Amino acid sequence: MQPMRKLIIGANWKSNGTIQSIRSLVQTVLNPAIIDYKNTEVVIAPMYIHLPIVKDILKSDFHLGAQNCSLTGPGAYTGEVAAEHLKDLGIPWVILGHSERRHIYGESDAVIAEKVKRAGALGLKTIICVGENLDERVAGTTTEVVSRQLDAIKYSLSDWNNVVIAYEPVWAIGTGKTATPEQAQEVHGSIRLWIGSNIGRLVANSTRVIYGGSVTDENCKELLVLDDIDGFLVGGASLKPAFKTILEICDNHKPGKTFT
Ligand SMILES: O=C(CO)COP(=O)(O)O
Repeated sequence: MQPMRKLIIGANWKSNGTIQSIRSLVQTVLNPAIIDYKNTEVVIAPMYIHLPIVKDILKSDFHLGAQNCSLTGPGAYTGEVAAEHLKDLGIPWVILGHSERRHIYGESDAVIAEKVKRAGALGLKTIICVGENLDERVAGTTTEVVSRQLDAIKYSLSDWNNVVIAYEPVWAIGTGKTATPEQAQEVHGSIRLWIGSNIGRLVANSTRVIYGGSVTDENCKELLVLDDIDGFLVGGASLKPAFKTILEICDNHKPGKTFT
């Protein structure tokens, strides 16, 4: 049998929730989901301060991730959480380069590359986000923008086994506007091509490329059938009961993709 790319679904809770609401989400939405975790990997990313609370009550089939880490190691860096701290807390995943970090907090390609390097060096698994804004899409420069964002991390990564690329068009995040299947497949295909020519064919075949941007239980199915979509990074819908439906639809729909 051919090796497969295991489906992966991330929940990016962003800066949301109270202790009470996240407990309820875990107990009523996540833990009861009926999915085969051998086929589908699920990464839940709450705020830093909620990580230990979620860790205590989340079924161990799920994985936990942070939404960011510091550009620096531990030390005199007020307010920062370093990759070392995530590792110490037993958090295996971290989301890096999210468009909200890039655009609201001014993280440059170089800053993201350094974070990717630090997290990777400690063996953390990374979900690295790329994506164009509306002006770039309208100007027809989507592929160039995404390639530039990937070029920036090329020398930061030593182990691509620990990497998932999330394509999140900025204009689709939190807007209710999802990329069409054609738009998504085109960019996902170009990301796989980039990996193939810059890293290697085998790595391109095995690396999961997931989509994020207004994913719901209504639209996940039409995106998941696409050749180069290996799962989702879900924002708003991951805070709702609909997330259980998304997990179950995805798990039933496609247990994994065979390498080409
Ligand atoms: O930013 C996202 C996930 O990282 C997507 O957010 P929405 O699903 O709310 O559009």
